[in-house]
Formats: sequence, structure tokens, C-alpha cells
Amino acid sequence: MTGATDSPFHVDLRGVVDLLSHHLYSGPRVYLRELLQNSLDAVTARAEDDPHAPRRVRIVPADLSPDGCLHVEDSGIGLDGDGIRAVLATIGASTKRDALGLARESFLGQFGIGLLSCFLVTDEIRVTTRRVGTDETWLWVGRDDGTYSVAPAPQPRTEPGTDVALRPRGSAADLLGSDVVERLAASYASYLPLDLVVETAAGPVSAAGRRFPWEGGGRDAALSLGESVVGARPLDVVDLSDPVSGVRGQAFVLPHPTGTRGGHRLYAKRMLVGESVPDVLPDWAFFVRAVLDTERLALTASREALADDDVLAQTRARLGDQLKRWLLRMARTDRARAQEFFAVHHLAVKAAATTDDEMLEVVAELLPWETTVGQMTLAQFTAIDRVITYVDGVEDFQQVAAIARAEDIAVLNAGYAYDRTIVERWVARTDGLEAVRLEPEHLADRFSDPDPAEAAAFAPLLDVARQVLGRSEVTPVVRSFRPATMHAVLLVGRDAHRERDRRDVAAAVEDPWSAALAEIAVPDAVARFVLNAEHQAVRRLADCGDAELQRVALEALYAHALLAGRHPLTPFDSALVARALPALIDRAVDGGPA
Ligand SMILES: Nc1ncnc2c1ncn2[C@@H]1O[C@H](COP(=O)(O)OP(=O)(O)OP(=O)(O)O)[C@@H](O)[C@H]1O
Repeated sequence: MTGATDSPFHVDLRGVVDLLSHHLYSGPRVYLRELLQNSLDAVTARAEDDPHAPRRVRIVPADLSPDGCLHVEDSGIGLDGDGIRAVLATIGASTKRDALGLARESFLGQFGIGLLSCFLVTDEIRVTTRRVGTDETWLWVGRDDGTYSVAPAPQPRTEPGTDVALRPRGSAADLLGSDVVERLAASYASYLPLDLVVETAAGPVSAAGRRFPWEGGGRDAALSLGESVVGARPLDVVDLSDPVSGVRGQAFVLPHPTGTRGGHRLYAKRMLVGESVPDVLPDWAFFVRAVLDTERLALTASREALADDDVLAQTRARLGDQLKRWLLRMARTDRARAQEFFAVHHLAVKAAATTDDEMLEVVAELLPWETTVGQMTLAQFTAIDRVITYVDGVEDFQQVAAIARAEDIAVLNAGYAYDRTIVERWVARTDGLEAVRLEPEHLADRFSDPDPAEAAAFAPLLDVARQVLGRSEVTPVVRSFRPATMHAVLLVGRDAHRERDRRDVAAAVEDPWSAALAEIAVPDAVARFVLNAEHQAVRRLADCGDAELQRVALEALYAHALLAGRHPLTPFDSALVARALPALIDRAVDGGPA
């Protein structure tokens, strides 16, 4: 090999400046945040040597300043001539890293590029600065073509500190004007430990120095912050803190349902990062919006998002634990509030439980389910019976509820969104549990058969029932079941429902479609009209020997069973329902039609 020499890359400065200033940030308004952050860091650096030094920052919007430039002026540590050349004239250089190149905790900045964001709103940045302990004032002028100049300032500063002046680029005049500047300062800087004033047409306005509600503000302060974030009074406030990442804050429980996973308002070292920052809480925590301040979580270079690292993942998990503990504690100690919470958020909580194991536990322990033995949680239900018998349709539950209650069969209504998945996941995670889906028509299998003598007595009635239901594909049977006050029940399973629909369609369409539909008949589709052998009137009907009375009564019982079970009506059913009641009335009034 011949000796090749290493050469540095050539850098197209205009391209780099353009990239860093125009493409790193989501929008031009960040210029003010970067300037405020530099002022805060400069004030902090000065305070390290002189704790009593002023912490003043003054913003003069462009439309209110005599020279037409926006000014951000601070009483910070300032720069001397060497400092200017070392940091302002070198892209990526920063005084805020230690000897090892690591970001120093007391400062917000670290990358050495923030000032370039000013090129989003101006063509030229003018920095007039005087270092503490020196009496020289320097003027540095940086331009967006990647050139700069540095010289003694024509107007020396009387005090140490720095003034940054931006002349608005035509299209950015509004962004440097008083309306926007006042608003931006309030949103970025409200909680900064600064003596910050913004000049307005009505005089100077103080824009920083506020305390977060969790710094001794009490519940009312928290609720009103929550209200401003959520847009309505939150259901509750949950304190969050994670000493490892220096996160403190509060989560506000939304008073309305939400299907979206919104982000959270995040501050870093009290400076606003964003109004809707994702990933700081687990995905399932969509029922809260949080306001958080972090000391140590790493931000991306744009400072608008969190760096996606292990520290963030661990912090998210620990904050998630705190939310879950709140949920559990509330459910155990404050039933009324828990009910209010689940009334609003049950769907979202269930959705989360279909993928998140911990939310699954929360749901199993806290969410009340409808069962035939009363309202209870999944955990309570499985404490009664290790086999979860459930129906997975709300209509199915209506069909079986009265009978299951009377027969003392514990059946869970898993007919709403996500229920079945939750039951299956809960069973899969818990040793010794089993889940059995109850098809309503199989409920008849659990009823007892009448004894042979009784069966014989019911045979003629069953013959009439078969004639009545002839074209409906519903099979009449006689069983003994409770409640004994129930004459009859129609039990239709899912397959049978489909089969009934199919037959309807087949009856309505021309061949060869009806032949094709007949081909796909569901083999085990069963719908059973179960007459209750325990019921006195049914017994008397079986014994009466009057086939016409039996027909009229059976049609009425079938119509009643259809309506009581809220079954969808086929054309056959509708016709039967339409004639059953008048026929019964005729029969009652004059013993039968004329
Ligand atoms: N108001 C100021 N007072 C004193 N020094 C300043 C001021 N503004 C900027 N500087 C100096 O200029 C350097 C570069 O500033 P710049 O905003 O570009 O980057 P940074 O703040 O160091 O890091 P980041 O890119 O993370 O913001 C700073 O490290 C600091 O030394």
C-alpha cells in the first residue's frame, strides 16, 4: 500500500447552516426558545461564581424597539474575544460541555447549534456581549451564508451581559412582533427561574418565575392547570415523580372518553419542550394528559422531543406503575370515583387490556362485569368458579340470563367490545382457569328431560308444535327448567342465527342461487323452542286434547318467546307474530274463529 494521507471533509457552510437552521426544527418560533435558553444558561453560569448576581432578561419585540430589531438582553456571564471565536464562530462548539464533552447538568444547551435557529427568522444575528470581569464589549455578526465578523462594539455595554439583536426577515415580521413574542415567552418561559420582562405597548410584563402546582401549589392550583391543559375540569389529579430521571409532574384524568393517544406537556429544566410530547407515559395511559418537568431525560438536538433511550423506557415504566397504583387505590377506596372513571374510560381501558398485561390485571380486578349472579369483577367471578362460562353476544346474554339465574348457572356477559379477548387472555395467564363459551341452544342440554310418562303425555302437544313451526327449522322440545313461571324459551345459537338468515335469503332469491345457498347449510345449526314441563299452564295445554287450542296457544307462546328473547324476526316469524295475538283474542272471546 502506498502511504495515503487523511484529509478533513470539505464542508459547504451555507448548506450546513441551512440544514441546521431550517430543517432541524418543526417551525420558526423556536428561535425565541433558543435565545431564552442561552440567556438562562448565561445567567446560571454567572451565578456559579456570584450567587447574588442579577438574573435579568429583557425582551424588546421588533415593532417596539427604536432600531426595528428584536432584542433579547441578559445579565449573564457574557463572552470575551477568545470566547466569541471559540464558540460563536465555530458551529457545534459550546461552553456547556465538560472536559469530557458531556453536557453539564446545570445548563439547557449542549450541542452548540441553537443560535443558528435564528436564521429561521433573520438573515443576520448581532451579538453584543461583555464578559464578567472584563471591560471590553464585542460585536459578533453572523450571516446565513456561513460568514461572520467580530470587532469591538461601537457602543460598549455598561454592565456585563449579552444582547442578541435580530432584524426580521420580511416573512417573519409577525414572529418578532409584540403579539407573538409575548405569547411565545409566556409559553416557553413561564416557569424559568428568571427575572424576565417582555416590553409591550402597555409597558413591561413579567413572563417567568412561576411555580408548578406540585411545588406547594395545592390541589386547586393543580386542577386549574389541568383544566387549561385538558379543556375541562379533570376527574382527578395524579402526582408523578421519578427521582432517577428527575421527572416531576402531574397527570390529569380526562373527564371525557378519548380514543387517541395524546402526548403530554413536557418541560426540561423548566423550559417548555412541547405541548404534546409522546412516549413519556405508556401508550395505555391515554386517559390522562400530563404536565411534566424533567431534569435529566435526554432531548433530541431540536429539543422538541425526547431521545428514545433506555432511561426513557425505564422512566416510562415507573411513571406507568404510579398511574396503575392510583387506579387500584381509587378503585379500592373510592367506589364513587372509580365508577365515574370507568363510566368514561371503560372502553379505552379494555382496549389497552387486550395488549397490555398489566392493564389486563387492572381490568380483571376492577372492572365490573354483568353476570347472571350479579355485577362483579373477573377476579371475583373466577373466585366462585374456575370455569368461566360466558356468552359472547349481548342478545345471547338476554336469551339465557333469566334461565341461568334461576338454574343457578353463573354466566358472564362477554358480549361487548374486547370482552372475549380479555376473558381468553385472562384465562391464558392464570393457572387452573378455563373458559367455556355457552351457546344459548346448548343451555337446553343442561335442562332435565321429563320422565318417560311425562314425555308420552307431551307427545301430542309436540306434534302440534312441529306443525306450527313446520317451515321455520326450529325444533320444539319439552324440558324441565326454572324459573317455573316461564312457559317456554327460544334458544338460538350463532350458527342457527346464520342458518335462519341463510334460509330467508334462499327463500327470497331465484334458483340457482337458492340451490347454491342450500349447499352451504350449517350442519349443526340448531334453534330450539323449549316448552317448560314445570309450568302448570303448559301441562294443562298438553292434557287438554283440543288441537286447535294447542295450535293457537303454541303460536302465542312462540311469538312471546321470540319477542322476550329479542330475536331478529324472519319473514316466517313476522307472519306468525302478526296472527298469533288476534287468534288468541278470538279464541278467548268466543272460543274460536266463527
Ligand atoms: N446569551 C449568551 N450569553 C453568553 N454566551 C452565549 C449566549 N448565547 C450563546 N452563547 C455562547 O454561544 C455558544 C453557542 O450557543 P448555541 O445556542 O448555538 O449552542 P448551545 O446553547 O451551546 O447548545 P445548544 O445547541 O444545545 O443550544 C454557547 O455555548 C455559549 O457559549
